[in-house]
Amino acid sequence: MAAESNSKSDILTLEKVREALIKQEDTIISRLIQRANFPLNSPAYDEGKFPSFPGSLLQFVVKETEALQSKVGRYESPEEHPFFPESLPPSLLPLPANPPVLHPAAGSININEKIWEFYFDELLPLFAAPGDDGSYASTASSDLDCLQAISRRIHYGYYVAEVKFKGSPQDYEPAIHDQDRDSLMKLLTFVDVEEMVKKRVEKKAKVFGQEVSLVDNANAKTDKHNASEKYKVDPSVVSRLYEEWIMPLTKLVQVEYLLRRLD
Ligand SMILES: C=C(O[C@@H]1C=C(C(=O)O)C=C[C@H]1O)C(=O)O
Repeated sequence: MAAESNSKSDILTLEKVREALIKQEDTIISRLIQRANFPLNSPAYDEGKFPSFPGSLLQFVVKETEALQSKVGRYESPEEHPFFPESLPPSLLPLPANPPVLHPAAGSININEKIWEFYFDELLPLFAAPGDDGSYASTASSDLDCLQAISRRIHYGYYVAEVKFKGSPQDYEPAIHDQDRDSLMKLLTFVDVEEMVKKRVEKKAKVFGQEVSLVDNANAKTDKHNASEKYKVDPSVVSRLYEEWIMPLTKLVQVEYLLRRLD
């Protein structure tokens, strides 16, 4: 899971980190497509709807899944954070022997609350159709898959920040000493890279999310009559996900990490 963060520490480069982020786009988009197979299924999110669970069915699935994954070491990777960190069981595996790549500050930066909020309050209604087909367990597992992929991508900002810092410490150190968030944000922002990311994820959403038909002109027909419904997840929603949430929050993680980088 954290292949990028162990034995490769000495060859961690911005190029490699960006490559990892590009691969994660595939995971995120595939999981959104998977979630879009189900309608909204709002009873999965209602607290008290099923008296056998203390909160909502979704919370139950997330907590129980995270407990199991914690036992098998998921949260030993710095970029993996639980959504319910309270009273998680410890890992049953031996700790990795590789030297850490990141400053220990990474361990204290978890912005999953923000991720949970935008995912359920803003993103989900943009790509899940209204309705209820009763498949709440699959829906909740699929939500967790999306949340984990998005969270990992955003917290991967630690590595981005680390390589940027190592690449030009003389630029970052004064801003870190002054605890100057705005300067750090300017230093680590690459507008042209962000534009490319938005375009690429939109294109991937078109490629991954097209209906595959054995009839050659099936897509051409839908093209004319139903352009916005031709893809499994609206590509403009994926681009918006990156523009409004994923990239700003990745940069927030980078700033938070850099602020503590010299502690
Ligand atoms: C991740 C990077 O840092 C910033 C954040 C980006 C992102 O989240 O995709 C893209 C460009 C930068 O503004 C990067 O430079 O690659």
